[in-house]
Amino acid sequence: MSDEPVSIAVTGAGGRMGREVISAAADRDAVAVAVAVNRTEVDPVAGVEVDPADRLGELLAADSPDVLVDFTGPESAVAYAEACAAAGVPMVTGTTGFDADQLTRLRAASESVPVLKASNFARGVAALRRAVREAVAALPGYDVELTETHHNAKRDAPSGTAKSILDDVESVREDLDERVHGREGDAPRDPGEIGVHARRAGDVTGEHEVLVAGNRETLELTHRAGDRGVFAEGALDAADWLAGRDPGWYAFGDVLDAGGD
Ligand SMILES: NC(=O)C1=CN([C@@H]2O[C@H](COP(=O)(O)OP(=O)(O)OC[C@H]3O[C@@H](n4cnc5c(N)ncnc54)[C@H](OP(=O)(O)O)[C@@H]3O)[C@@H](O)[C@H]2O)C=CC1
Ligand SMILES: O=C(O)C1=N[C@H](C(=O)O)C[C@H](O)C1
Repeated sequence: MSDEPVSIAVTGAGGRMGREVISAAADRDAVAVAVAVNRTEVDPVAGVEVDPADRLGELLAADSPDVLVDFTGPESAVAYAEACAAAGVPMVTGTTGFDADQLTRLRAASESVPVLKASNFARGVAALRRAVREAVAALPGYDVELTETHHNAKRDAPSGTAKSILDDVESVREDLDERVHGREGDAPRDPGEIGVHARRAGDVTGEHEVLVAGNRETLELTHRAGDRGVFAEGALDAADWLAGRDPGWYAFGDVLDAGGD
């Protein structure tokens, strides 16, 4: 193992998460920010100069960072993944809201370089997902409803984490296969429904609650992120783990299973 810090490129450096990643990297001796780009012009972030995003390919070729860390938007994340594939740079992305075509393009990039995608880099969410799978499997016939709450500037709904949890629920309860997004009017509940509720308000960092109810009892499993540093720390752990790996498609669970090293 080399003692050299892992050098990272940060896309969306002027965004909420990009800023958080750069700040978290500044607190780690083992990580150095080699490249930072943003689509629109921004002032330096935590002392790091931010270049225009259209220079990314050129900067990756010149600086050869060990890993790129991306929190942007789906279309840009795919373009950045293709730039990583061309430059041979591994990519960690926390971006959410990809459609099927964008996911196919992201996976195509992982044939050339390692790509690690996670809808949520909080360790508590990984634990929540395990608990949800166990609880839902243990309570056949119970109703399941999911509520997520985020700040009022979030674009995609439901959240990427909510979609991951819905996949988890469906993987252990085949009878629950109809995602119902909110209800209105005469809307009696079908047994196969999973109700999905997306709330947007104020500056809420991110909350996910799964309600499991039946047989005169209710179980609520909730995760609340206290601040975005939680996500940034997880993304840096993932970047550290991903550097030097073989091309392929990786998840945050791979990092956690390995003990985060
Ligand atoms: N996996 C996880 O743990 C987490 C994931 N997220 C996800 O990360 C993403 C970013 O979130 P957040 O930081 O709050 O968002 P912001 O809107 O604060 O920042 C997004 C950044 O990406 C840039 N960007 C957005 N769209 C494009 C585009 N089409 N092309 C180029 N650049 C673009 C923006 O640049 P500009 O300012 O120039 O527009 C901005 O710098 C979202 O998908 C969110 O869901 C967020 C938190 C945790
Ligand atoms: O946009 C956000 O803020 C967040 N997005 C991720 C998601 O869509 O699940 C993760 C986290 O909840 C914050």
